[in-house]
Amino acid sequence: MKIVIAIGGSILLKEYDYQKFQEYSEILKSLSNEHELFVVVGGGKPARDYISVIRDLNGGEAQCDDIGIEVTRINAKLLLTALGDYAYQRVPHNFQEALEFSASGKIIVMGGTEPAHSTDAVSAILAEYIHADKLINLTSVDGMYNKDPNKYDDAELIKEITASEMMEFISGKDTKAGTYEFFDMTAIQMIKRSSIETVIANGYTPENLTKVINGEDIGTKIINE
Ligand SMILES: Nc1ncnc2c1ncn2[C@@H]1O[C@H](COP(=O)(O)OP(=O)(O)O)[C@@H](O)[C@H]1O
Ligand SMILES: O=c1ccn([C@@H]2O[C@H](COP(=O)(O)OP(=O)(O)O)[C@@H](O)[C@H]2O)c(=O)[nH]1
Repeated sequence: MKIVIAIGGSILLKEYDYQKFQEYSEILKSLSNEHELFVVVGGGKPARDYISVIRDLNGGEAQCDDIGIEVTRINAKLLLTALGDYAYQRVPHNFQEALEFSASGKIIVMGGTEPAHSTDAVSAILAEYIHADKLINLTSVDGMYNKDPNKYDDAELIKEITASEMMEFISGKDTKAGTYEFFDMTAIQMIKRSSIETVIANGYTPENLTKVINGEDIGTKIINE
C-alpha cells in the first residue's frame, strides 16, 4: 500500500529528546519492507515558541507560518537522521519534489509547504497528489472527540464521522499560525473531494501505526458520505 502518515509535533516533541524519533524510525523501517511510506511531521512546541517570538516582533501571520514551516522541516531532518539509509535524505519542500524523491524507493519525510495551513493539510494534499491508499493522522489523543478531551472529562470518542460533519464541527475554529488545533479545514476539504481513506489515532504509542495499517478498530475513521 501507498500510505501517507502525519505525525503530530505534539507527539514527537512532547519531551525534547530523541526517543519518539527513534521509536518511529524502527516501526517505519519495518513497515517500509511492505509499504510505500510518505511521512509528514508537525512542528510541536518548538514551532509555537518560535511563532510567538516572531509575533512579538510584529511579524505578520504569514511570516509566523513561515517560521512554523522551518521548524517542521528541522523535525523532518531529525526523523531522517533516525531513519538513515531507509529514507531519502532530503526534505521535499513541495509535492512535486515528494513525488520525484519517491522514485528512490525510500521513505519520504517532509514538513510544511506554504503558509496558511497545518501539516495535517500537507498530509491530505500529499495523499491526493500521490494517490495514496490510506492517510493516517497520528496525534496526541485517541482520535476525534465530540469536544476537546483535554478540557472536558465527559468528552466522547467519535468512531466514525463523514468529512462534511467534520467540516461543520471545525468551522469557526482559529486559523492563526501555530493554532491549527486538531485538524484544519484544508485537510478536510482534500479528504472530502478525493474520498481519501483516513484514520486519526493516538500516535503517542507508535505501535498504533501498525494496528491501523492492519485494520484494527482504533481511533476515528473519516468515512465517505
Ligand atoms: N474535538 C476534539 N477531538 C480531539 N482533540 C481535540 C478536539 N478539540 C481540540 N482538541 C485538541 O487537539 C489537540 C491535538 O491537536 P495538536 O496539538 O495540533 O496535535 P498535533 O500535534 O497532532 O497536530 C489535542 O491535544 C486536543 O487537546
Ligand atoms: O504547510 C504548512 C505547515 C505548517 N505551517 C505552520 O507551522 C505550524 C506548525 O505546524 P503544525 O501546526 O502542523 O504542527 P503540529 O500541530 O503537528 O505541532 C502551523 O501552525 C503553521 O503556522 C504552515 O504555515 N504551513
